[in-house]
Amino acid sequence: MDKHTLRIQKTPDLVIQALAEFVVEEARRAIREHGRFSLVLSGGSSPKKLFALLASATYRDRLEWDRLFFFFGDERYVPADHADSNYRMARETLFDPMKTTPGQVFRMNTDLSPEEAALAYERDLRAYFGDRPMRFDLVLLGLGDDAHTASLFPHTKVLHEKEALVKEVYVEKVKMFRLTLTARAINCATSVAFLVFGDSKANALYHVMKGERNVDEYPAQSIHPEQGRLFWFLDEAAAARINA
Ligand SMILES: O=C1O[C@H](COP(=O)(O)O)[C@@H](O)[C@H](O)[C@H]1O
Repeated sequence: MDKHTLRIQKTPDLVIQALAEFVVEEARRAIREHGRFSLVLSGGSSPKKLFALLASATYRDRLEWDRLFFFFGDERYVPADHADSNYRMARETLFDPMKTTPGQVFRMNTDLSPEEAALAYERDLRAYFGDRPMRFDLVLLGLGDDAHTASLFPHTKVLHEKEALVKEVYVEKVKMFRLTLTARAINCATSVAFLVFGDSKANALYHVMKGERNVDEYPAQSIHPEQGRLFWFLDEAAAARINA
């Protein structure tokens, strides 16, 4: 695996705290350098506590919220108020408590067809970056126990997408369409941080980091920021096999 930084903590709560600190540092650096912070949120269950922590009394005053812009690494193709929606999770834990304005949040629009939604999100990204380089300040990612990240699932066509920044993909395993940033879009970021905890992730993590290179089998291997930095925030249970 390419150069990366490992941040391993004893428990999931300590990992989440370490990542919250990292988000604050990255936000301050980006705002100092170019006045705003573009943050790509991951979905699933792992980041829920992170978002709640960022919106808590401990962290809310440490971030300049009106300079933050939120994007999504992937979305389940369900309505925005559906229990499985990544947007809904972020809205409930982060956007509503922090009273972010609609202009700060870029959601993948699942009211459109999957193909149209992917194209529309790509247009949104290009409009947001305008003449500046297409480069998120920080992309947060999770890791599935099958080594998927964002909605880059094993043996799907999107793993070989070289042009688009956003794609729709039908994922047989979960029997639904997903919308996802492509590896190309993620790899342009200044920083990418995986949040992975729990022993159910230990095997996947081992294969992604130490296994033979096989992006079709272990999609998270496709993440290697070209000019940016890659961080892994892990608990000891997830890191058990890579440390053995
Ligand atoms: O389906 C998804 O899964 C991954 C991992 O989620 P977790 O619940 O195991 O943490 C997540 O990164 C992705 O955004 C999500 O849509």
